[in-house]
Amino acid sequence: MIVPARERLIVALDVPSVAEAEHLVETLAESAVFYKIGLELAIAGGIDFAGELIAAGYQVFLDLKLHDIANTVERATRKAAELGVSFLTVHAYPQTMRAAVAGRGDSELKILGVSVLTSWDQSDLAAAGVEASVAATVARRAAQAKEAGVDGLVCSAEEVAAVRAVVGRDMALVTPGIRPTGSAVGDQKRVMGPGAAIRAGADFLVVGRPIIAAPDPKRAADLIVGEIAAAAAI
Ligand SMILES: O=C(O)c1cc(=O)[nH]c(=O)n1[C@@H]1O[C@H](COP(=O)(O)O)[C@@H](O)[C@H]1O
Repeated sequence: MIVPARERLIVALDVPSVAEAEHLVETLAESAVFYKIGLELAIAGGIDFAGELIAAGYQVFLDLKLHDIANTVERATRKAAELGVSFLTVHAYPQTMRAAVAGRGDSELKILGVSVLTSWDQSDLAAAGVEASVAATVARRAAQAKEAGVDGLVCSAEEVAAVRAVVGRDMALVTPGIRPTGSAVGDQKRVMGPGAAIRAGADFLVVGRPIIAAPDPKRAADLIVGEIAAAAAI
């Protein structure tokens, strides 16, 4: 299935209020059709806003990165499925992923396992007690994600090709840490440009600050979609 370039860009609504999120969605107009609601906006009324976006015809990725006892994850996932969002994130630990898959049931919701955060490098993993390399940890979690039956994985574009080899074509690979030429890296540590990420095999790109903080967010989004389209056509 060929997905149009615009539908492969997920804009992270990392803003402090629903009013600012509404303004951003209005500003981007037809340039973006898929939005991510993360922790900041969710706490500020973003769960209800997800319903408004869905009613207006947008796709919504609810990025709550769930990780809790299995019963809690399963029940929370069931509630997320009722909202009609397209994607929900959980941390890619086997018990957590299995619980989310049970909660999703046969609904349309797709569960994404977050492998190793793109703001982490080897030293962050080591500080958390993981001695394996970033690549080995992502590969291990990819295999566990496939085993648990989740629908996709969040990883950096650097690992996409290796993850694809582990999970095959059917799982969606979603890559944050996208930095078009010239945009600030900020706290991200494993980054790639939009075109390169698509060529590496990413299905969806998650982009926040390079769009939100741009002087002209709509133009920034259009340039990224243009890069996706050019890379996908190769
Ligand atoms: O799950 C995510 O979306 C996520 C996982 C990850 O490993 N790294 C990561 O940056 N994200 C999210 O992707 C977005 C990236 O934002 P920018 O760095 O501003 O483009 C943020 O909303 C993060 O919460």
